[in-house]
Amino acid sequence: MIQVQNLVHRYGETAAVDGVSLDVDDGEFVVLAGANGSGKTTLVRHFDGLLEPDAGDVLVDGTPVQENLVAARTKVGMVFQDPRDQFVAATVGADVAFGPENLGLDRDEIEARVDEALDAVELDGRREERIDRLSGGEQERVAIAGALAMRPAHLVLDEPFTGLDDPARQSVLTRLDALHDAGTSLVVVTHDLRDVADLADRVVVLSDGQVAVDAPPATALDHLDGTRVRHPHE
Ligand SMILES: Nc1ncnc2c1ncn2[C@@H]1O[C@H](COP(=O)(O)OP(=O)(O)OP(=O)(O)O)[C@@H](O)[C@H]1O
Repeated sequence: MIQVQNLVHRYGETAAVDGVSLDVDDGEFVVLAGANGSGKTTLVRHFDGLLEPDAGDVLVDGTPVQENLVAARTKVGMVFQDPRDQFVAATVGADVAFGPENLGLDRDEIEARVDEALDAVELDGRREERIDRLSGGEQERVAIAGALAMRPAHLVLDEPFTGLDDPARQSVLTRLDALHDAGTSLVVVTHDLRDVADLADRVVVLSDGQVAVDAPPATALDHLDGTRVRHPHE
């Protein structure tokens, strides 16, 4: 479980996250929406201690993130906004293996994790391919596989649909739905609620660094006025 307790993050005088409290239960699928600049990226970067709170706390499975960064980063997989910034190797298999290699696992275990992760995003059999020759949607799936190879309990994806055409978007959505079914908790950051809201258990909307809406999708979508988030069906 990820617990955010009265979190405040300031850049200079501006509070980008301004007193957010939020729980993500094990196995839950939460969509985190909000206009540009509402604080979404800043908030999720606290989940694995990439930023330090000015006030408040984030706990992962009961432990404050800042007390044990390694534990938080092992439990919370993060797929950043532009997957191309995240790749460390030229080929699919080498990139997905990088995280498990850093854990110091033996070769068989690494191989098993790479197979499992590529299978989960339906890129099995494509280990040897060069990442820079893949489509945007395939690259996003490689980035997801890289996070999955760490076997995280929680997976956070920041704007995973940016730059994807409809088929690629659908393919990523299908993979996320399958991960959710398999019990991984998911936090998907997006300002575009099309399709994804229907898959989620909850939609949380940030506005000026504060939680404006936190409700199941059907209810949340009726409360978007004033949040500058577009209703997906309008
Ligand atoms: N490194 C930084 N230094 C100063 N201000 C920042 C920094 N990063 C973000 N901000 C500011 O904090 C606020 C929240 O930004 P953040 O990126 O968290 O929002 P967001 O909801 O993820 O936006 P977007 O949808 O555009 O990615 C914005 O006003 C932004 O300009």
